[in-house]
This record gives sequence, structure tokens and C-alpha cells, in this order.
Amino acid sequence: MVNGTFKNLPIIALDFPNGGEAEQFLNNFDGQQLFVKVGMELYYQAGAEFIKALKDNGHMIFLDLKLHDIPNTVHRAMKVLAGLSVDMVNVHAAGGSEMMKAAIHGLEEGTKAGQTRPALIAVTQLTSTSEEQMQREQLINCSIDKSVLHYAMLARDSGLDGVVCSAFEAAAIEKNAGSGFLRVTPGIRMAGNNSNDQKRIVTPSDARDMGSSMIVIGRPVTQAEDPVLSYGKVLTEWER
Ligand SMILES: O=C(O)c1cc(=O)[nH]c(=O)n1[C@@H]1O[C@H](COP(=O)(O)O)[C@@H](O)[C@H]1O
Repeated sequence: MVNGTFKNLPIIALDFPNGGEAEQFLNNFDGQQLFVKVGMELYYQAGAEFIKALKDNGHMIFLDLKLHDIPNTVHRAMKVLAGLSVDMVNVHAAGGSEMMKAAIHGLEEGTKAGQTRPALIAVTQLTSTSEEQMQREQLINCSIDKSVLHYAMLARDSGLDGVVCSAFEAAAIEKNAGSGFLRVTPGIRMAGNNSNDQKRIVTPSDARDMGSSMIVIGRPVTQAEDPVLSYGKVLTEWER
């Protein structure tokens, strides 16, 4: 399970095209321990070796590959990912309860002796999805809050540790699933930042006040002129 001392650190999304650029970014932080997220772009390029290098440098790692496939495939893939000794991984809740249970079993089987199984969280509705788009394209005829809460309860009942959700749904999830069930919120922007492709965005302090237990932030930090200063502002606002 997620290490309590790291839990309050904002997770930095290392959305870089290769390990070299990600390393160059991390060098700015001068040995500071961070909680970083490695997503599809970077992992597909830099792979397991880069994960090992991050671990050797003491960083906490959320490996964000958003698995969504038949239960057997997800089970086997999760067994491999657990062997990387990362701290957190994820699936799409839309894959269903059988798939989510298979994911947990795969992680348990793949976790090395004496180590802790990576936390498993489920993506509910992406923060780039609006309610109108969800209803029109996915044919889900309810509010986005209700859809996210439904997926969160499915994930909790399947034995997962939490969900990825926007801050707008975090309080209802906390109330229904309990405060120990993680609400990990991307779509974080400081006042005045560009929203980019995100639809359901909030500031770090709003995320905290609205019930998110962890936040994920990418471009406002990774593309900032001064990433250390930008991260520092996010951290201060999140911890205030
Ligand atoms: O699973 C995720 O991390 C995720 C889920 C979601 O619903 N929305 C979302 O933005 N993310 C990730 O969070 C990060 C957000 O990055 P920025 O929009 O640059 O702050 C990206 O790496 C996304 O892949």
C-alpha cells in the first residue's frame, strides 16, 4: 500500500518522449525525492530499465498504463508489472469487476517476497471527458458524478485501493467508499494555467478541500520555465 510519508506529495506526470528528457527534467530537483508518474509514452520508449533507475534514485512510482483487456490478459500483465516493484498501477474500471479482481490476483502473485503489493486504482471517467460527451458517446444516461461513483463502488467491491477521479466526485466517493479508499485526482491547474485537453480541472487547494486524497499534475510543472519553482508552488498549495 502507498507509503504514508509520500502520500501527500503531488504526483508529477513525467509525460516525456524518452528517458533522456525525463532525466533532464528530474536533474533540476537535485536529488529531491519525488512521487512521479510514468505513463504510456515514456514507458513504451524507456521501459523497465528507466523504472529501475527511478527506483534507484529513491522516487515513488505510479506506473500509469491503464490496463483494459480480458481478465486473463490483465492478470498476466499485472503479474509482470508487480515484478517492477512500483508503488501504484491502474486499470480502467470499465473493464469490469472480473477484470479488476484478476488484476489484484496478478499483482499479488507477482509481488516479490518481503515487498508490498503495488496499490491498484481504477480510472473511472477520464478528466478529459465532459458529461455531455459521456452521454453522447458512451450512451451512459446519468450524470457524470453518478457514473464515476458507480465505477468507484465497483472498484472498491472488487478489492481495489482507490480510483482516479476529478475533485468534483471525490467527496461522494469518500462518503460512500470510506476515507481509506484513494481518490487520485489529475486535471490539476494553478489559477491562470492553460487547461489544455482537460475538462474537469481544479487547483491543488480546491482538490484538497473537495476531498481528493492525492493529486497528479503534469504540464504546468513539466513545461514550466522553472519546474522546481512551479512544483514548489503546487506543493505549498496542496499542503496548506
Ligand atoms: O490515470 C491518469 O493518470 C489520468 C486519468 C485521468 O482521468 N486524467 C488524466 O489526466 N490522467 C493523467 O494525468 C496526467 C495529467 O497531466 P496534465 O494534464 O499535463 O496535468 C496525464 O499524464 C494523464 O495521462
